[in-house]
Amino acid sequence: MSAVGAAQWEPGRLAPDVAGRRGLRGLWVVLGRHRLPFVLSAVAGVFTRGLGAATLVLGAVLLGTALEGGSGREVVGWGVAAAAAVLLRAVALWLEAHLSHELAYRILAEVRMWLFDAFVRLAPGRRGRHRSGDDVSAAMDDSQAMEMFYAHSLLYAVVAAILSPMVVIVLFVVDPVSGVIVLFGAAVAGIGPLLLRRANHRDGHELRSALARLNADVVDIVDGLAEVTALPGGNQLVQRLVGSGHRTARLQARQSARAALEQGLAYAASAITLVAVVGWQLLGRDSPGPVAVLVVVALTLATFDPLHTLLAATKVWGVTTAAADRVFDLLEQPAAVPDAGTAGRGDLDPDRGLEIRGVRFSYPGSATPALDGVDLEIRPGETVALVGHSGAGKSTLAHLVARMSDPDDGTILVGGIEITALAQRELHRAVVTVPQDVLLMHDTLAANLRLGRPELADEVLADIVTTVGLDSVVERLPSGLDTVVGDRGARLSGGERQRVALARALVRAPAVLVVDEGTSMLDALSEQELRASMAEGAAGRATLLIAHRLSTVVAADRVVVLERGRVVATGKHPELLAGSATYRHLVLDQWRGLQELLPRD
Ligand SMILES: Nc1ncnc2c1ncn2[C@@H]1O[C@H](COP(=O)(O)OP(=O)(O)OP(=O)(O)O)[C@@H](O)[C@H]1O
Repeated sequence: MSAVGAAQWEPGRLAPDVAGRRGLRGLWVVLGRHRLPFVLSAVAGVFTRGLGAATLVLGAVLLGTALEGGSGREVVGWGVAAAAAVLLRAVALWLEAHLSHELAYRILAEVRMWLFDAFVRLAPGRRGRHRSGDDVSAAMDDSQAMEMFYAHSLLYAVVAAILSPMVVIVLFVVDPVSGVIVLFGAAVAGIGPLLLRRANHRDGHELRSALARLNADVVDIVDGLAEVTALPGGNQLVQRLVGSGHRTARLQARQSARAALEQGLAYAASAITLVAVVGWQLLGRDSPGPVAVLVVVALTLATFDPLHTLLAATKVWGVTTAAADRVFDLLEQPAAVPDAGTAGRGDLDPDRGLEIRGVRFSYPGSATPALDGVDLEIRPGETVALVGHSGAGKSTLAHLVARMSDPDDGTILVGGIEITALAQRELHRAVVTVPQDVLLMHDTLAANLRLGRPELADEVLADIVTTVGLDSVVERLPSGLDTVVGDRGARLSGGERQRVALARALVRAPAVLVVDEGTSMLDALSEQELRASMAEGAAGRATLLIAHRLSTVVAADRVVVLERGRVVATGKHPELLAGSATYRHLVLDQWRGLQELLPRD
């Protein structure tokens, strides 16, 4: 297996230090420990272009010798030498392409791992601040654009920097005047990219941003395809996509026009140089023979060949560096919650569940706190239902317990250990959230259930499947647990997906289970099923249930009422009905909602 395929993801250990380094400097840092393979591919590249130049010169000598009436032996000799150069060049070209692409794809695989690592590290606190399409763009398009740099641009730059001066030196030896003409022509050819380098840089950055926005718009639309198609014709989302597409096309056209100008200038410079060199050979020099003329022409072409290849690669230099900068920006972003803890699962006290002490939290830019001094304790085996009006802070508390953000004030302990003292990996084992919208992979049901614990024994998995009432679903599926559930679990109903979410959480046997019952779960599990599943699932662990239905609330061991970020009442359902006005309102609101569904008479 190649090294590209064998790479292993080691969270947090891979990314190079690109602090403050952007553009070419950052790309150079990434090359890091791959410098030897790069040098090897550059050597192969010099041989490829060098043998190309040799082929041209040998061809010129062959033709010149034939024109000068050289002997058959001489002509055949030069012919054999030219053919050998062609063959050797083919081998060198293969080697160069193989080495440079192997290197580029290896770096690409690494960059993607660093990015995925960054996504994982940055996931907490990232909600609502980034568009997923932008991340997709960084992981796929931006990193892919970097491949161009390592497989082509950098290599061509190095080869041109080594080979073109070497050929010019040979030309100086053969005919100094032609050497001067070619040197001048090469300098003129390089003026275009030099003068337009700021435009190249600006176009590249604008184009990459536009492409990322287009990508994000496409992801938005594909994600919400069902809603988009149901919207009246010409809806704004599609309109926005069309707008992004046009803007991108305009920028691409501008970039192509600039690149065409650079290349046009370079080709004009090389053509004029060639004419000047030939003119000098025929008119200025004292009757040089055909061999001398053709060799000088061949050397002139050989000087410009690597330069043209380099120009073709550097015309997208701006886009490449812009793409790399977007990747580096992501790699450099600090995590919202630092992963500095060292405590593990073994340090947790099994007799202590979840303890929330004096927690305050405000969202950035928000004037009022979402949580304003919350105290709450849930013992192992206990289920606490958190209720409150919309915006009371229930989901925020769940986010803090899962350490998606850190509180501004106060502490949260799991098993007697502050969650900031737990290593993130351990925390994710100890606290598991059942989200409202579960992410299902296009894989078998069993693989989806085992996501957090691939090694889980079949019998334990079967027990959990029964606990959450998925057994009847498994029986109905054509291949049982081995049935592929489709894209995002398309083969399952919303309710079945919710059960998978609950089962997946139980598979991980967490110390703290946070269930966001949400509105999507309302119809997902029937009342008794939910109660039974929750009761079995809650055994031995602290369960925080963000409750929306009365039945779950009634079944909970304790109900905590949240209002404007504060706990305003705690107790069992009957006590709260008698003692908490907020709770009574919540119950009455739900009751009125139900009443409206009944016939009036
Ligand atoms: N990402 C965010 N950025 C800024 N403010 C937010 C964010 N998420 C929530 N809020 C605000 O924080 C407060 C608490 O919101 P939260 O989502 O915790 O309420 P909730 O009780 O879960 O509501 P619901 O029952 O409607 O889900 C609200 O005022 C809300 O507008």
